[in-house]
Amino acid sequence: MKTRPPKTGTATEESISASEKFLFGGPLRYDYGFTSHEQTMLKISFLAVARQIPGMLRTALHLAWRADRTALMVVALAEIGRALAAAFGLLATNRALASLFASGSSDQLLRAALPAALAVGGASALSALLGIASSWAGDRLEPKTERAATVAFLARAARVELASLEDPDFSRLLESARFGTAAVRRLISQSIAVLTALLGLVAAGGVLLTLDPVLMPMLVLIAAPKGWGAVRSARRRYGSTMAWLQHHRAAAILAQLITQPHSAPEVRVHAIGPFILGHYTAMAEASEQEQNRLARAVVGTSVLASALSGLAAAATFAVLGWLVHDGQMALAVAGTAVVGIRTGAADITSLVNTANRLYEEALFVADLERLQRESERRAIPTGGTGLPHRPDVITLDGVGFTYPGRATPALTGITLTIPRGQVVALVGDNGSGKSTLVKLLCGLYLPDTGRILWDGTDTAGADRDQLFSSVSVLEQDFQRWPFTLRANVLVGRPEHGDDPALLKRAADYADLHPIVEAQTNGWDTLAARGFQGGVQLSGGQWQRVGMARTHHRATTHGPGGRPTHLVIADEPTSALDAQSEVAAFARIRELADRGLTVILITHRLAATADADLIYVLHQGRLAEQGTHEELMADPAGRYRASYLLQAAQYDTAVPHQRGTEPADAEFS
Ligand SMILES: Nc1ncnc2c1ncn2[C@@H]1O[C@H](COP(=O)(O)OP(=O)(O)OP(=O)(O)O)[C@@H](O)[C@H]1O
Repeated sequence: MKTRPPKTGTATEESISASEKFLFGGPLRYDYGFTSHEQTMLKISFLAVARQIPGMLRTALHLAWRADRTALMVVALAEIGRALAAAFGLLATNRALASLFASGSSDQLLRAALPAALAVGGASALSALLGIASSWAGDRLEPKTERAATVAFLARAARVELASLEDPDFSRLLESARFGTAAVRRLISQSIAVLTALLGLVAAGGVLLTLDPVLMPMLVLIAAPKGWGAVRSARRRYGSTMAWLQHHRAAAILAQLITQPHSAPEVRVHAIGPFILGHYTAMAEASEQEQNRLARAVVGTSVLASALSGLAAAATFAVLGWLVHDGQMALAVAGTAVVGIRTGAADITSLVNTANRLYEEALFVADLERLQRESERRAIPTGGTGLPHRPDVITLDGVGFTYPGRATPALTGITLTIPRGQVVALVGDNGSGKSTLVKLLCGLYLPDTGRILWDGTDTAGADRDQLFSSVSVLEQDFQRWPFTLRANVLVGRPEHGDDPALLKRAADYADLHPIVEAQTNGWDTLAARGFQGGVQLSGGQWQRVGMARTHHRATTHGPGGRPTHLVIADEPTSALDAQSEVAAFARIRELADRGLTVILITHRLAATADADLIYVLHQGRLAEQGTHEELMADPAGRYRASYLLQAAQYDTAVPHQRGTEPADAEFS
């Protein structure tokens, strides 16, 4: 298994290893939002980065200002104070050196230099104290800024229309912006570092300028090679990481495949372990070679940068020596210049490094800001027309809907009525549009054509929060929250909190007590495998938890005393045993008897026989409607054909009725 290491820095087709090619057909390419930034740092010059520093600092300032103004002010004042202390320290150094290099006895010279020396010590002590204050305030600011950004991000994401979440461009942006919240925190720390270096540089440069204008170019001359070396090495490291990122991911996948339970049987029985291990080793060796190459290159750059900087320093000191010798510069000024040039050069190197990192973080923060703008544009509107609490009838009038990016509509021209207090069954083949129809009823999507009316009020312009509050949904693949059993039921109406009476009522309804009592921790059992003390419930047990949750919502009032009007049960019994299923359908009927309107989606037509009204969908259109008896009376009907087919599977007494079923009757 020979592997060829990539040449360097760039991810090209030739740079992949033989193992990657064989196992994955090339480098693994993830298509997440954040991958769009992976090459950006390599394509942009440092000057372009530098030009964006003011904008990046402005963003950081804005975020920090909103999170904690006091902490921000402390950081800003402390950093300005540190720069002033540094400048003052340099000037005091100059004064001390001037006193030392004057004529007189050592005693006199030392005494004369003492105040300035004390000032140097005072400046450096003040700088240290301000440094502590700045880092304390920075530590306070960073988590606050991250929290503020995360909360704003999550609040906006939770209000976005469902259709937007299914838009691939928006979900890529969402994925990328998720990294932006942590990047916000780093943006703050990098901004403080940039600010520190910038102010330090201004202080050192300012003092050098006042001492002698010729010192400024000298500072630049010494710092430039170091800065160049820092940028070059950072970019090399970055390029190498990016070029090898897919390789690392591939190796991580291999390591995971060897250890995860799912692949364990084949790994053992088919002896795939040594095969994967061989490829893993080959890929790890290739990666090591790259790391060695990178280390050599970085050392090479550092040596060159240090040599050039050393030469520049030697030249600078020679010039300083000549100026002193020629009487054009006082010895004390030359001494201060050496100190100032050294601190200034360190500030330039640090500025270059931190500016690079700041830019990287800013890319993700920019995504976060873009997401915020997009989320606002795509948000579910607040407010709107009021909806009646319990409408006598919900009417769908020519409703059509096409999912974003789909060529064919999921629903076309649906016109039907849903009277209050009835069980209305929706039946039809897989993909005929039943779940889409209930999503429109809940207000998760808005119809592209036609209207949905609650006693004449169009839900398109209605207050969507009122609509949501009036609906209780038990979806086919309802959410199995990784919470306790108690929370899994009460989350049906979170605003009612932890009410034991309501919990008991919901559990009674769904016959959940035997399941809860069988758990060691009862209601406090964590329904999530993989967590300590967490349990895995069976599909049927979960379905009862879901029914209890739905009942809790259906029988409690929402904000403003709004009652639940519509209960939607989408395949609510698919995982229940026969006995539980019969009981569950009886309980669903009970809800309608209490005045709630129930929409029941099921493929089990024995259950729909009991519904007050049945709508049959076919390829997104309403194909048949009526009561069970009416539909069974149509000899060519789809419903009748499917019902008889299902009945025949259970009851041999029902003969197969040749020629009465349509050829493509599928929803059995
Ligand atoms: N989120 C989605 N994005 C794009 N297309 C979708 C989406 N959900 C459903 N569809 C498509 O819309 C059509 C109707 O699907 P829907 O889920 O409403 O059918 P259904 O009658 O509920 O099916 P089933 O009985 O299998 O649950 C199908 O062609 C399906 O592929």
